Amino acid sequence: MDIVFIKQLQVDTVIGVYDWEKTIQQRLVLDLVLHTDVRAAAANDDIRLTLDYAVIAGKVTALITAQPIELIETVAERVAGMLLTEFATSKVDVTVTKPGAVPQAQTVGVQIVRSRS
Ligand SMILES: Nc1nc2c(c(=O)[nH]1)N=C([C@H](O)[C@@H](O)CO)CN2
Repeated sequence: MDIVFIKQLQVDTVIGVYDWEKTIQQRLVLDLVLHTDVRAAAANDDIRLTLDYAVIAGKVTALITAQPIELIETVAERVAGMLLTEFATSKVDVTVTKPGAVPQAQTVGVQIVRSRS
């Protein structure tokens, strides 16, 4: 299976468990892997036959920033669900990192893999 991917998508949003986090914006960084078949798009050189990463980036950003969320796990599940529902992909890998969360660490995050049922 082929892959369309988006690396290091930066999204500033209200995210966090604690009260002090609910009044500020913090950065999330996402890596997205969408399993798909790009052969028809390549053979016809036609964007309509593949997954448009620009469209996907915009929809993911809109979904995450639509309302405050507490857990990055929730972000990952919502993004995976939306991608599987709205785009022609049978399997997605979603990594959500929150680089500012633990100052002693380069970054922290969660990674999930979900398939269309
Ligand atoms: N597994 C998780 N652990 C933690 C989360 C999270 O979303 N998933 N969130 C927090 C706080 O919001 C933290 O980022 C504040 O610095 C703590 N642990």
